Amino acid sequence: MATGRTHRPATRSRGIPEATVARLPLYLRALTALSERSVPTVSSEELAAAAGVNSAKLRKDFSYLGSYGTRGVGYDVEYLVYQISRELGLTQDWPVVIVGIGNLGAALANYGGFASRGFRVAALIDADAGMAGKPVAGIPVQHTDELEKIIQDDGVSIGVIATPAGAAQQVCDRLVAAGVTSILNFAPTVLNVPEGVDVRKVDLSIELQILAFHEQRKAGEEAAADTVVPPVAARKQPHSIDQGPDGDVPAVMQA
Ligand SMILES: NC(=O)c1ccc[n+]([C@@H]2O[C@H](COP(=O)([O-])OP(=O)(O)OC[C@H]3O[C@@H](n4cnc5c(N)ncnc54)[C@H](O)[C@@H]3O)[C@@H](O)[C@H]2O)c1
Repeated sequence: MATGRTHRPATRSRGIPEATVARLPLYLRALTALSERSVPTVSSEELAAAAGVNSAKLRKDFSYLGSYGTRGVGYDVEYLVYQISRELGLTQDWPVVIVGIGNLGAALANYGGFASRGFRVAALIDADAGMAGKPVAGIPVQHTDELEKIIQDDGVSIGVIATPAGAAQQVCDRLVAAGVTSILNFAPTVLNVPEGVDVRKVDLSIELQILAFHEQRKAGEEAAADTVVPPVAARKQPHSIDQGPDGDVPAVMQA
């Protein structure tokens, strides 16, 4: 769901392609579910199906980790959980700050999935002075005046932006100037960051727009199947939003 905009090459320095890195959390999620059910081993086919990935791709991905499984037995679930967690840097604690504690920021603060994956919410920050000191998910909200101090004191390198779009760039600039080098941006705007800063963007409305695109296409195909097919020469192109009138990809597909 997240779309990444990073200043890194397609292959990370240790030789793991960016596309493989993006699939590691999917394997980890599937493996964690197996581990919780005390399943000791898993075949590449089973794990690929659980992660929603092609099994040949999975084997190739795991070869970058030096993990090849055992023929006839499969992969050791616990060991793979450890290996992928280590590769993703999840075996250490990552303090995270959330900026903008409105509906979304508060929901994120309350989400238990961060802590269980090694992301500790170090601080909740908001520009509304009236919110300062009020607890959200048991953590008192702090005013944006404190932003730089919090980041430096806690050694925070990951910031989550959940402010209105108009405030996001300014918040981003302050986070980066204070030492944050990775940003998860929920605000519907493109952030400009210097070299070395990674930005991941989450936008549920873009995901819905892509689903709407496919729904429209399915409806178009069904309608076309219901009509009598005219001779080839007389056939009109079915309605498609693959391309605009000038052959441009529509904005929704560029996102
Ligand atoms: N990515 C997604 O899928 C998704 C989903 C929902 C909302 N959003 C976006 O998330 C953002 C927040 O949405 P919301 O519904 O929680 O809004 P909201 O109005 O409830 O909350 C925004 C909060 O940001 C604070 N804020 C404003 N300017 C600030 C600044 N400069 N520094 C720090 N805090 C500041 C406000 O005081 C407020 O508490 C919006 O940009 C919205 O479009 C994204």
